[in-house]
Amino acid sequence: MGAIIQVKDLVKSYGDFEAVKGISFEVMEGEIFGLLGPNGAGKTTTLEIIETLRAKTSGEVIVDGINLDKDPQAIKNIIGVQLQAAGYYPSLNLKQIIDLFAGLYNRSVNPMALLDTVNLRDKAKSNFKELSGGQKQRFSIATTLINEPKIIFLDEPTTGLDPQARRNLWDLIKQLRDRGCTVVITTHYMDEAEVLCERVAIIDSGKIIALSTPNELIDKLLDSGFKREKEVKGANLEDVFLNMTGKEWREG
Ligand SMILES: Nc1ncnc2c1ncn2[C@@H]1O[C@H](COP(=O)(O)OP(=O)(O)OP(=O)(O)O)[C@@H](O)[C@H]1O
Repeated sequence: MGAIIQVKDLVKSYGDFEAVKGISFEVMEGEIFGLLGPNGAGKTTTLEIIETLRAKTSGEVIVDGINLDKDPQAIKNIIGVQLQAAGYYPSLNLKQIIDLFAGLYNRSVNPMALLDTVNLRDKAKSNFKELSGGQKQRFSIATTLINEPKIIFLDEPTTGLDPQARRNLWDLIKQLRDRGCTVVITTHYMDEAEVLCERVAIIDSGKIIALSTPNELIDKLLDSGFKREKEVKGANLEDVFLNMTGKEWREG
C-alpha cells in the first residue's frame, strides 16, 4: 500500500517563532502512525495543518492524492477529527448528537451500532455532560467515524483514562485500523505508541529526529550499547493493578 499522507518541507511560524521547522514524512495507507514528542514540539500544529484547521507557512501537504492548497474541503470529507469535548451540545443526548452530525455530513448512520462500537449503547439517552472522562473520550472517537473517514486523527486520545479504559481504547483503535482506516495519533505514552503504532516519528523542537518502527528504534538504541540502570522485572505495577481489578470497562 502507498502513502496516503505526504508532508514535504512543512514550516509553521507564529510571528518570529518557528514551531515547525521544515519536516517531511509519509503515512502509509492502513497503518497506525504515531507522532511523539515532548510538550511544545509541534505535534498538534502539524496535525491541525494536515486536518485543514490551521494555515501553514510553507511546504506541501497531500492527503489521498488531494493537495491541501487546492482543495481543503475534499480533504475534510475523507478525514475524521476528534473534536474537543467542549464542542458538543450540552442539552442533546448522545443519539441526538450523532443524528445531528450525520445530518451535517449528509450520511445515514445507525446511532446505536455506532455507540456499540465504543461500548456506549447504555448511554444513548444521556447528555454528553453526564459522561465520565473515559466515556467522553470514547464518544468523541465515535463522532470521528460518522462520515466513514479514510483517515482518523486522534490527539492524545487516552490522556486521563484509567488502565482498563486505555487498553480498551487501544483495542478500539486497532479494530478501526483492521477495518481499513488509517490512524494518525499523538501521545505522550510510550507504552501506547509501542503497542499501537506500526511506525512513529519523534518530533523535538519542530524537527523530526527519528522515524521508524518502534522495534527498529529500540534495537538501534540497544546496538549503541544502551543499558537500563534498573533491571526490568517480568511484570510492572500496571500488571499488578490490572490483575487485581480486571480488564473490563469500569464505567458502563
Ligand atoms: N496559536 C499559536 N500562537 C503562537 N504560538 C503557538 C500557537 N500554537 C502553538 N504555538 C507554539 O508552537 C509550539 C508548538 O506547539 P504545539 O501545540 O504544536 O505542540 P505539541 O507538540 O502539540 O505540544 P503538547 O504535547 O504540549 O500538546 C509551542 O511552543 C507553542 O507554544
